[in-house]
Amino acid sequence: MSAVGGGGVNVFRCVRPLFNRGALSPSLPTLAAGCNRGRTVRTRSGAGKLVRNAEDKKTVICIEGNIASGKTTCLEYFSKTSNIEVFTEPVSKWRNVCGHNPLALMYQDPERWGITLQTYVQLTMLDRHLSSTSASVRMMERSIFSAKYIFVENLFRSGKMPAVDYAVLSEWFNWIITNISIPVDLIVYLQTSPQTCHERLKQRCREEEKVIPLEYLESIHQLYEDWLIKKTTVPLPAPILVIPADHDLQKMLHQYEKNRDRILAADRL
Ligand SMILES: Nc1ncnc2c1ncn2[C@@H]1O[C@H](COP(=O)(O)OP(=O)(O)O)[C@@H](O)[C@H]1O
Ligand SMILES: O=c1ccn([C@H]2C[C@H](O)[C@@H](COP(=O)(O)O)O2)c(=O)[nH]1
Repeated sequence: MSAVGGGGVNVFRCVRPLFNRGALSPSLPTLAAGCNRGRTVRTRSGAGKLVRNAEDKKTVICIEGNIASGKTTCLEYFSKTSNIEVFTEPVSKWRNVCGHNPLALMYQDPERWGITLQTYVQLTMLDRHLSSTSASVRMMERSIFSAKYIFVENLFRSGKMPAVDYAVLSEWFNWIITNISIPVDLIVYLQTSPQTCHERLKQRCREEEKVIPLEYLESIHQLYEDWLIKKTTVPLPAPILVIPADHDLQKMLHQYEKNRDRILAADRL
């Protein structure tokens, strides 16, 4: 599918036949992707995951945070470092898939279009995780994990995603993380107040997001805090580095510089 390509040729090493399980099992573990670097994770059936030969050895850092918390700005800063390749969220694809704008549709009518957007987000984020890079460090904006644990969860919990849509997306997600190796070495959490994000969101002025109220950012914030700080929801796919991110731009750039070594040593954590 050309819309999600662009990351180079994906060469898999298949450590077991891909489709040998038969019907999708509802008993698949909710989160099998623990810190799985350097070894082949075994599924319940005793077979391994699909792994990418060289790519699985790269250091992977995911920058997480609320909408307009400053993730893209952070990535931009690190993009100037040699040996780091940054992968921004594929928002342009979410705004234009064959002339359709699922991001706008979701904000207009989440009950109808939430599943459409999140299915496409899941596909494009998986594509991001699997894309090739010649750099030794891959720095990504968000992850397939936050798409599910934050955005899908938020739609469902707020009553804006029907249970059947949530069930289908969850089965897709569980299949992916059970069968495909998605290594992450470090999650950098840009921790902001929802108010700060609301201000920055208004300043950024993305057309689709003009309808976002403060309460929406508060819900996303709560889910991030429960996942990454309180650790009360689902297991973490990697260690966490928290960077307070309410500060002005200059101070944030200073914070990134101060944390550079800790971030780039992610594979040794
Ligand atoms: N530390 C900061 N202080 C003030 N404005 C910021 C800061 N960091 C980013 N911005 C601005 O806030 C908006 C959102 O930032 P962005 O990096 O796009 O966030 P995200 O990628 O998390 O959605 C942009 O207009 C950006 O220029
Ligand atoms: O799984 C997802 C991921 C993101 N979104 C929305 C939230 C924002 O409106 C845009 C991009 O987010 P940024 O934080 O500005 O990068 O996409 C979503 O609905 N579902």
